[in-house]
Amino acid sequence: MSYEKELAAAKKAVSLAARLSQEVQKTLLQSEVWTKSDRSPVTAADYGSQAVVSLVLERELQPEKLSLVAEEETGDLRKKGSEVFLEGITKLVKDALDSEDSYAGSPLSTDDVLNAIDSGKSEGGCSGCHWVLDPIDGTKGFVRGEQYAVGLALLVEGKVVLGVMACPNLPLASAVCETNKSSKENVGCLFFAITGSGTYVQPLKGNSPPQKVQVSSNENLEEAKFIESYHVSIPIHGSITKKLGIKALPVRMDSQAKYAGVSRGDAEIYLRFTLNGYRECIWDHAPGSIITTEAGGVVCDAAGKSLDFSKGKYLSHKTGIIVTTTKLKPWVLKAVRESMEEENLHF
Ligand SMILES: Nc1ncnc2c1ncn2[C@@H]1O[C@H](COP(=O)(O)O)[C@@H](OP(=O)(O)O)[C@H]1O
Ligand SMILES: [Mg+2]
Ligand SMILES: [Mg+2]
Ligand SMILES: [Mg+2]
Repeated sequence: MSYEKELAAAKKAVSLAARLSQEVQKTLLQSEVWTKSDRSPVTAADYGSQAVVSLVLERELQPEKLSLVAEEETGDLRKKGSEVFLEGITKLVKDALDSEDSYAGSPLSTDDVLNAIDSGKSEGGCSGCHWVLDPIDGTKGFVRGEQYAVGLALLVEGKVVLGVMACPNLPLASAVCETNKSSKENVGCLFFAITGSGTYVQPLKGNSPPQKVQVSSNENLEEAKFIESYHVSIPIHGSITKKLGIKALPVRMDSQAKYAGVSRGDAEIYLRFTLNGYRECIWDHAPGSIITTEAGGVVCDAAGKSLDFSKGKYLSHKTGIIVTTTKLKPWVLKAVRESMEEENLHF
């Protein structure tokens, strides 16, 4: 199957959602950052992006019935006192859709927006087709004005077959050599991958054609670069990178832009061990993982096994996630095994 129709719909949805998120980030105030019941942040961009992607996929792929597994829910938006916030989100969604000629002028109510967000309640699983969406991945980075991503993937029979990811603040050149404060002119990437067809990137703005990307061919670990999450320091990462002989300091970055960075050779290794039993959600990995693997990379757990996206909303692996190149995988797995033994951690 070619998935060309699905790819076109996904690119349109993610690009419009990215446009909405950029509008919000320009003027975001701390008072507009809400806190969810798990104490994580959420903004109008998270809700608005989910509504845009849901509406665009539905319109582009009809009459197919959409199954969408997405991060955000409408519980807090339906509470008394949320009316003004919801009106604001509805305006953002309407403006984003109006910017696309084929959608311009369609009416949109607050209920339409709530229903669009609620259509992301699917549980996924091992049979049929399911879209997987993180409307704003790296909300903490988004709030700081730094890296974030809009990530969308398609699961078919439990396997990721397509991924599209917008990284509006990611430099078009390397993410690791330039700082987060790099020129606003040279940022904004749209990555996409279809199973068996490679990974491509194009600028989010303008009409430049997509270019194929490939992971790094570097085998010299002393010169390798390593990326990790921004928000929490994980001690075992230091032990693993020391064993590998990596000299450079880690690059800390929010969101699945880290997967994109490995896919185009900005860095060779992204490690994601978590603290005490945190369960990873599929939307935090499905788009990024196909973008890296189709560029020649490897995504696996600490035992070297591929990630399993077929078990519902959560990944079922027990320990860390390793993202690297095929050439470096044996060395990284060896260092991971030794560090885990030293710290008395088990697969
Ligand atoms: N303490 C924490 N702070 C931020 N994100 C956390 C977190 N614990 C888990 N996460 C998850 O990790 C994702 C961010 O990953 P990263 O660290 O690579 O930026 C978040 O996605 P969202 O920002 O979409 O909620 C969230 O699902
Ligand atoms: Mg996320
Ligand atoms: Mg998110
Ligand atoms: Mg979140």
